Parts: sequence; C-alpha cells; structure tokens
Amino acid sequence: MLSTITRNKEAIIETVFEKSHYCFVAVDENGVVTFLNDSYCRFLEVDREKAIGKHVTEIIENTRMHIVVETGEEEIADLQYIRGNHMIANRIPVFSGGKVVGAVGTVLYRDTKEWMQMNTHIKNLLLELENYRKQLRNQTGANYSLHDIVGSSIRLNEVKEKIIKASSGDVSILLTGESGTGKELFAHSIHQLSERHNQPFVKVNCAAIPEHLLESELFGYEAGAFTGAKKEGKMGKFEMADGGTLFLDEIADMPLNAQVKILRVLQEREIERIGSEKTRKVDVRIVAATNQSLEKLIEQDDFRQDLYYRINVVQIAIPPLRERPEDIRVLAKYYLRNISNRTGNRVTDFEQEVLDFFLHYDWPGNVRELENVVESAVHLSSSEVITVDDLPDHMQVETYYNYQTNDLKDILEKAEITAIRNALRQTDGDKLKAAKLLGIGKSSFYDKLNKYGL
Ligand SMILES: Nc1ncnc2c1ncn2[C@@H]1O[C@H](COP(=O)(O)OP(=O)(O)OP(=O)(O)O)[C@@H](O)[C@H]1O
Repeated sequence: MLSTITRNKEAIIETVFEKSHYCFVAVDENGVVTFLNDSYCRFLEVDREKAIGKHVTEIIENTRMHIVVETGEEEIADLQYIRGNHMIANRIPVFSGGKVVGAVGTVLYRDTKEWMQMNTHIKNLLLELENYRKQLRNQTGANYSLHDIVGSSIRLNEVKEKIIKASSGDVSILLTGESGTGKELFAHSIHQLSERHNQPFVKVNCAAIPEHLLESELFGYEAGAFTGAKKEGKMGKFEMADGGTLFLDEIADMPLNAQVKILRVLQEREIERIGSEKTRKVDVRIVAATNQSLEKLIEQDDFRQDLYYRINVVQIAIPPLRERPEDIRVLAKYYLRNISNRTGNRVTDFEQEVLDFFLHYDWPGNVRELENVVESAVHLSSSEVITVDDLPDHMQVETYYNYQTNDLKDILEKAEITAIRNALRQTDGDKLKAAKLLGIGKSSFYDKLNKYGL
C-alpha cells in the first residue's frame, strides 16, 4: 500500500486535491495562498492565478488560516460564514522540522450547486419552523418558560419552586422585584405551567399606555363610542385574555380611576365596553408585576388597598442579581455565547479580572444591565477574550477602585458614583429629584454625571 502511494504520489495528490469536489486551500507560514483547488476557485469566483501569492484574508472571507499558522493548533468542524452561507471548515497546520511551515484547509460541501440546494432547503425548513413557532406564540402569546430562566443559585431555585407551586392554582400572583430581574419571564412561565397554557396570554404595560387610552385598551369600546374610535369597535385586553392570563406589568403606574374599574371586573367577572350597556362575562387569571412598593403607594393614597388584596393573593419576590452572585458568571457566559452566535463576532471568553469585577459590581439594572454590558463588550472587543478595557466607562472607574488603588481621591470618587447611582435608582432615573435627594444643585449634578460618564 505504502509503496503504491510512494510510486503514485503525484497522481494521488492531484486526485485528492484537484479533482475532488471539496474545496482545498494551502497557505505558507506567512498566511500567503500557495494552492487553491478548482472547486474552491469556482465557489469563491476567483481566478487561481490572481489568488495565489495573495494573503489568504484577501481571498477568503472570515478565514482563520493565517491564525492557525500562528497558533499551530488545528481547528476542526468550525462554522465559517462565506458568501452568504455557513460552511464547515477544517484547518490543519503543516509541521516540518518541528516548525509550522503552513496550513491546509478544507471546506465541506460536495459541489456549489448541491450545497446551495441544501442550504436553500435548510433555510426553508428554518423559515417554516419559525413560522410555526410564531403561530404558536400568536395563539397563546407566552414565549418563555422556566427553562429559559438561566441560573441555579439557591435563591433563584427557591423562586422557581414557588412559581411551580403557585402556577397550577388559579390564584392571582403579584411578582415583585427591581427592574430587570426577570419578572416578565416568570409571568410567561406561570402561564405556561398553568391549566390555561393553551389559552391566550395577554400583556398590558400599565406604564406605557397614556392614561386617556388605558380604559379603552383594557375594556374595549363599541362602534362609534367616541370621535376617533374605530368603526367596528375594539376588543379590550380583558376580553382578549378570556380563558387565559392577563399580565398587568408595572401595575403601580395604573391610574386610580382605572384601578377602580379593574377591581370591579375582578369582583364581578364581567366587563362593559366603553359606550355599551351590555356586560360580557370574562374569565381571566391575573398576574401582576411591580418594581415599586405597593404598600408605600397605599400609604400615600396612590394605590387602592382593595385592589392590592385582590391581586396579591400570592406574592413572589424576585431577588436582585447582587443577592445571587452565583448566577452572574452563568448568565454572563450564556449571553456571551448567544450574542457571539447572533452577531458572528468570535468572542469566546472573559478575562478573569472581568468576572471578578462582575461579582463585586452591584448591578442596579440587574440581568437586563448584564445583558447590555456583555453585548456592548462583544462589539468593542478586539480580541477573542473580553477585557476590562471593553467594559463601559463607569465600570472601568470601579474596577480601578477595586483593584488598583488605595488613593483617597479615587475612593471619594467611587463613593460619589455609588451615591449618584443610588439616588438615580431611588428616583427612577429622574435627574432633578436625584440632585435634590443628594442635596446638590442641578448643574453640579450634571457636571458629575458627565465626569463619570453616568
Ligand atoms: N434568569 C434569566 N435568564 C435569562 N434571561 C433573563 C433572566 N432574567 C432576566 N432575563 C432577561 O433580562 C431582561 C429583563 O427581564 P424582564 O423584562 O423579565 O425584567 P423585569 O423584572 O420584568 O423588568 P421591568 O421591571 O423593568 O419590566 C430580559 O431581556 C430577560 O430576557
């Protein structure tokens, strides 16, 4: 066998590399193309004579052949996006006398036409799948389940257990917790775990709907109920959720007069569209969420106590991220994987200093903030590993404090940043109120925001 190969070496090489349907490329130790077979030339639509002698990055999109030459490490079955398609690439360094002298790469598909057909077929199947998913979502409206909630800290597991226990009963549930802790994900999960999971899940963001439209959004209206109303009338969210779950997000922002009407619907189990005398029976389960203390609002007469009792049969508090540090690393890695896959940026890990900082940071925006920080770092990163330099400016100030200084000025600055952040959190981002709370003037407050990039 070996002697046959030795005797016919050139013919075999010619058959394997040149006549094959696979794409082959070879580069030298500088990443310069030394060989490109016919299949690859056709696929790339390049002229072989022009390609040979050029750096591989000028010829092949998203190539890593030059990197394999540098690292000397093979890369097998790596997904590579070329000419609008995902290909499977193998890259193998070539060693001679213990040194890397080049690399050989293959791209797996049989021929361009066949790959295109298969790719189109897969794309169609994916589109079809997405369509079915959408239809299913449109039918119920609940897109998430407990499986989508990442993290395995004791605190988060306790919440998940409570959710499982409370979901099956038909009781109203109030989800409390800071902004960005995942209350909406839990609301979807409650619906999915309930007997009502085949029925609609309808969300109302009480803070986003202008007060004068809230009633018609919730209860609907009859044809010609008011000027500007749709000719055929409109169904309200309570009716849409009939048989299913109505998720009242940010319920603390519900105006008092709408609160009275909601209470009536929950007591009577019927609604009246605006402009109608007729009542209609509705059967909805209420899940509400708030990041403000309803108890405090009741004391200030901004929330009705009777409605509070109705919606607060079971209360489940979602802990802030800083109180479940075990989840931070898992969530950060989960988002890094997702965002890298989605954007095609090859960023695979965090520097240890970044992970250490994440554990010290107090995450005022919770999981939402973590997701945003990872997303921005992936875009800013110039290597495969996210470093402290890729983090937003205000975080870099804190890492400096945490890791590099005992200097009094730096410590004072850190204290200022923390105080400003806390004030903004307490005032829901209202800068004037935050300045007042801190006892400083408006312009000095704005100066500090600029200084620290907050
Ligand atoms: N445990 C988790 N696993 C995965 N993603 C999460 C988790 N918790 C929150 N998220 C994500 O964080 C973001 C904010 O979550 P969500 O909207 O549910 O928070 P919220 O508590 O309802 O916030 P708000 O009070 O501001 O409405 C979303 O993108 C959500 O998908």
